[in-house]
Amino acid sequence: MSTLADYPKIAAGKVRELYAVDDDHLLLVASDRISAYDFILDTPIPDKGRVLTAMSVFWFEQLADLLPNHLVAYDDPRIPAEVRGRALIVRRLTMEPVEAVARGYLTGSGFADYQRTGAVCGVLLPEGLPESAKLPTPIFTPATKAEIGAHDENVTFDDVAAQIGLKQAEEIREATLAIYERGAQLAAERGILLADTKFEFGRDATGALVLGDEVLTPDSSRYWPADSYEPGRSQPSFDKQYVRDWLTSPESGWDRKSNTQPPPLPAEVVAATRARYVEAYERISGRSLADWPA
Ligand SMILES: Nc1ncnc(-c2cnn(Cc3cccc(F)c3)c2)c1Cl
Repeated sequence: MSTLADYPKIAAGKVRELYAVDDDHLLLVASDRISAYDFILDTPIPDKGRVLTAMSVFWFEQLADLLPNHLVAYDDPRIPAEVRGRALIVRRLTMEPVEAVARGYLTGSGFADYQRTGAVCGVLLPEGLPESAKLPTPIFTPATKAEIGAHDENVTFDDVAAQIGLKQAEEIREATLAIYERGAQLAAERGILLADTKFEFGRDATGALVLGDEVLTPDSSRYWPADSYEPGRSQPSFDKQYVRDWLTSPESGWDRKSNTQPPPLPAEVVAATRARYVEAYERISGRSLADWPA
């Protein structure tokens, strides 16, 4: 059995790492770390990495009729025991330099851009839309990958076409919107609104477009509980709201405007947050987390 030390680390995100397994395969590891207000919190959420990995695998399976993906294995001797259940063997792709974002609702940087310009990534929207409004139709709102710690920069479709080619950009827009529609439909049937999501695509040796990275997870998407949806205000996050509420409550002693590291989370906030991740996975997939490798 391999150990993580056998594999060179080739990339690290806030809550994930990427290792080289061999010339053609990578190990994509999801940690139990959680970020809030642009900080990586000191307190991990047990099973968060496992839930998000199981969720990506569920979606790769659901979306396989739409386009190929990079998943090779999720229960494999090449996966070290210490990360089993929260790591995937994926095939090495040539990644497209685009954060492929689909938005079905107006929130976050999309709402901010809309308030300033009436458009998001060059896509003109009807006037007078409130925060969290459901858009008439989902829109493709790409971004360029930012340096570590900075936010991605929203760009237009034409910017993407200029960077990677018109045909390639169209292919990514079509795939992004098709996957979002499928994901949003399935999630909505299970009481969860997928407000927006971010994909990363790559190309294999034949030039085929392949869905990479993580897919439709609560870290790459905004998951909102459908039963509390109300346009005109920001929506509670399905998975992160307990953390946000505690951190911004007097009990935490933390001042969000202080730009200081948030304090450790109390056990009950950790437990409630873990339960929300498990609930999101089990409701969406119809599967039990207990059946997922640990
Ligand atoms: N199949 C692939 N082939 C080649 N490259 C990638 C790739 C590169 N970067 N990323 C984003 C990322 C994912 C996790 C942890 C990080 F640190 C960074 C993904 C993939 Cl998924």
